[in-house]
Amino acid sequence: MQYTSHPGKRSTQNPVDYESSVYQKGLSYQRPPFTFKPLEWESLAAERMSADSKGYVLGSAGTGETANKNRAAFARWSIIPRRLVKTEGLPDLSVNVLGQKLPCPIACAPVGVQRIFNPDGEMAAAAAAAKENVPYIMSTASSTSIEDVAKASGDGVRWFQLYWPPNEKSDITISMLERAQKAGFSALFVTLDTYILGWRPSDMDNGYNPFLRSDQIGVAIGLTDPVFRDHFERKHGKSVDEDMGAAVAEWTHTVFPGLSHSFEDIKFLQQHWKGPIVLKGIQSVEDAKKCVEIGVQGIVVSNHGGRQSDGGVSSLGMLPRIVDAVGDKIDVLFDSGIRCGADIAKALALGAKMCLIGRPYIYGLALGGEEGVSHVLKSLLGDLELTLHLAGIRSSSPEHLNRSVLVKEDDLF
Ligand SMILES: Cc1cc2nc3c(=O)[nH]c(=O)nc-3n(C[C@H](O)[C@H](O)[C@H](O)COP(=O)(O)O)c2cc1C
Ligand SMILES: O=C(O)C(=O)c1ccccc1
Repeated sequence: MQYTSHPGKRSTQNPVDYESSVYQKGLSYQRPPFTFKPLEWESLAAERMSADSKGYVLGSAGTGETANKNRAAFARWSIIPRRLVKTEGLPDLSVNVLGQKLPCPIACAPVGVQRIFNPDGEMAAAAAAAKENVPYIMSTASSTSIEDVAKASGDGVRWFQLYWPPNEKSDITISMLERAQKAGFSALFVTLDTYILGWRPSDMDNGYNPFLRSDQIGVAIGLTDPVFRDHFERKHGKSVDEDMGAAVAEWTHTVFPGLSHSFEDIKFLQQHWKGPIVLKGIQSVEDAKKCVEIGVQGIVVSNHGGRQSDGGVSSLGMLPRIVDAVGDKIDVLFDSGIRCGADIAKALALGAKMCLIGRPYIYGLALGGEEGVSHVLKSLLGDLELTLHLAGIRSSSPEHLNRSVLVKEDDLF
């Protein structure tokens, strides 16, 4: 499969398929739905949102130090371009990840409650991701059911992210996993850093929790889950539909129980999920090694975009150490702070197999629904493609894109 910004041939006769390239579309004055400037998406989207939604997506934990460090870390690495590298076409962006060859090295990170940004929410985002050949990771906190997101994603690659109920509610976990497998979600991402929401001053100032809105956004998976509905009825003596407020509170408590699981508990998921399991939220070398020991297929080096803990280390800062410790034994994926093509190039050069895009595609969703998400994904991939091409880097595989293309800016002075 080819990335759709450059569909069709990348032959040696016609190395740059200008006709269909994102780059050329930018130059040919066809108006994009909104700007190609990646650092302007946030402020443009913010203008369109309610104060609550804006605080929710832009906000971070505490003083924002972790989120700021995530961004600052990218500027500490620089790409050294090489010249007269005889190229035979645009760089090949395909990657091998989780046992699969995929056309490009990014995925849509799991993001909950997407209907607060656009009425079509996850349906629009999943459809755009499929169209752009980008895997879509569906959040447990989605505002649409598993089955409906699967429909919107069609034959696109889709993965399921779990917010994990406590062990005493394991039948609810099994039910979610079975539904996701049946609906064609082929890998399981287990988020480890959010068994309770972080200290988020913007949301607290707004008195805002997306789950506690009157329109029940973010609880669709629970409200449509037969096992959860049974549980509720047994416990409360009435149905979910008879007491929506109590059902929402019960589901929130089920998926954000406030207490963590253990490495030992992962076995349970391995017994009930057929396919790759990826643990999201790893920030230490020690934890990465334990992930290898327990036999999961991948990890996401992530600090949840700085939304969970303040004063944390930058996600990119930890990436090389984690890759050095486990990169040859497990797939290391990365997120937190990626905003442009060069950021993706740097994370891949430091050893990530794939990058998850968080806030940027949500800004696209807020600015233009499905078309807006497509625009953001295409822009990031077009930007990545040219960034590699102009640095003389032939592909996004480790053979060509590795630490030899980077230098630490601080070391130069
Ligand atoms: C509004 C919002 C909601 C999120 N919801 C989830 C979620 O439901 N599950 C999850 O694992 N991560 C969630 N995340 C974290 C992302 O998956 C990802 O780790 C993070 O956004 C990456 O950082 P970035 O936004 O700087 O790219 C959320 C992030 C945002 C901004
Ligand atoms: O806000 C988040 O980061 C997150 O993971 C989440 C939690 C609950 C509902 C929606 C998203």
